[in-house]
Amino acid sequence: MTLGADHPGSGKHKVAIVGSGNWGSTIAKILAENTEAQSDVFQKEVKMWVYEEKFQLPDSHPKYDSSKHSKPSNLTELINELHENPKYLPGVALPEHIIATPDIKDCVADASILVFNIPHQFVPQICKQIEGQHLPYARAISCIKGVSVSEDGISLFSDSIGKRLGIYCGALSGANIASEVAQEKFSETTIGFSPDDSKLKPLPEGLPKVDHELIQNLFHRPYFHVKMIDDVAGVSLGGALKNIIALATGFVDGLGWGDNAKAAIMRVGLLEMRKFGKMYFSNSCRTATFTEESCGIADLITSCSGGRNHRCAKLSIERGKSVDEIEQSELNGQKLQGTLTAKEVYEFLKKEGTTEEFPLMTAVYNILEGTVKPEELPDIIDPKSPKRSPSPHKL
Ligand SMILES: NC(=O)C1=CN([C@@H]2O[C@H](COP(=O)(O)OP(=O)(O)OC[C@H]3O[C@@H](n4cnc5c(N)ncnc54)[C@H](O)[C@@H]3O)[C@@H](O)[C@H]2O)C=CC1
Ligand SMILES: O=C(CO)COP(=O)(O)O
Repeated sequence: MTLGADHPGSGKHKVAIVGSGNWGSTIAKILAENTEAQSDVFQKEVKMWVYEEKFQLPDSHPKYDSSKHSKPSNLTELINELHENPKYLPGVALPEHIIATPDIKDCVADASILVFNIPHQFVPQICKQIEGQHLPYARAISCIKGVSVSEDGISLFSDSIGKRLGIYCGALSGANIASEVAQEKFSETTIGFSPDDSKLKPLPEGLPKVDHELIQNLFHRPYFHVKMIDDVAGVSLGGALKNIIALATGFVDGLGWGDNAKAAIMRVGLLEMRKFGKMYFSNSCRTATFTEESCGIADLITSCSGGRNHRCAKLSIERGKSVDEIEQSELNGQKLQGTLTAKEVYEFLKKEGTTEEFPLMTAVYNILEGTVKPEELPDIIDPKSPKRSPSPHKL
């Protein structure tokens, strides 16, 4: 295949990002910094698809201009004018060559590298809109933390995006609280990427091979260190399942039970994550990915301390409200992934008849449903513990 009009700027990869939330905007910043720094391999401009909505810029914003901003504006227009996402990543300067667009076709049409970064519940509808609009030889990376559960069973978004669009899709996941990465505080991430080029549409002549080195160069920053591995399933699963465990630690923190209790939940959570990978993705997933990589243990630790799932679960206990209510009132449009993932994983386990093998993940679903109390967690994760009455010697 030779380069044609379908790939403007022949010989250089064009990168597009689908999504512009808290993490989407942060990854767009990273990509744009790297496309600018490596102009021999990448076209500088990065298109970013934005789910269009109206946003009222607060009059306290340093660039507020009453002649333009007295009424709510399209978020896309604000991003392109301010070079900032004032709703989902306020206060962080974005490179000017990030071009926000509400038109998904325009975003993906000439991109040879597609980066997916949206809450997982929106993936099917977005893929439907992208189908047939993208370059057939495009390669993709999913930064989405979630799993796809359907009648057919459970699958990873890297797989479902790849199958749906007929392209290869790897996965990026790690201990990456977006606000910290956006402020260029050091973190590590893991990218699972193992395409079999012989089965993919060939890249046009002259376009550099999309391999570990190229993908690492696209994402690695001095403050964002990338480790490349082949285990796409392990990377994807770690990011999805840790959100359920983060809810559990939020419940425990909400009860004021302290760090030992939280460590116990995290320990059991890590074991259940590893077991899940072993039972359901044994062909594709390395269990060591959970215990050795940023996308496993490290993401579990950070999410159980500073993540949104943890924070909302903690507040739900403290305020006596549901996690969904807290998400609505506290996150300003950002989306939790743990609540839906807990439900999806529970439904999958129920169908498999294995809920008892995953007592913690099952308990999180039941707590969200209101059928189990968070105070029951110690006995749920240790069902064989002798039942004794509480100590009478309390001060
Ligand atoms: N925020 C973080 O610290 C991190 C998030 N992630 C993952 O990144 C993925 C994306 O999350 P964020 O960028 O944080 O998003 P977010 O939670 O900050 O924002 C929600 C996004 O969903 C969009 N949206 C709302 N309704 C929509 C609809 N009907 N269709 C399509 N989009 C719609 C909003 O425009 C917004 O961009 C998630 O899977 C999350 O788990 C991964 C690492 C860190
Ligand atoms: O995935 C995350 C950090 O790595 C963020 O998790 P939350 O979605 O719970 O904020």
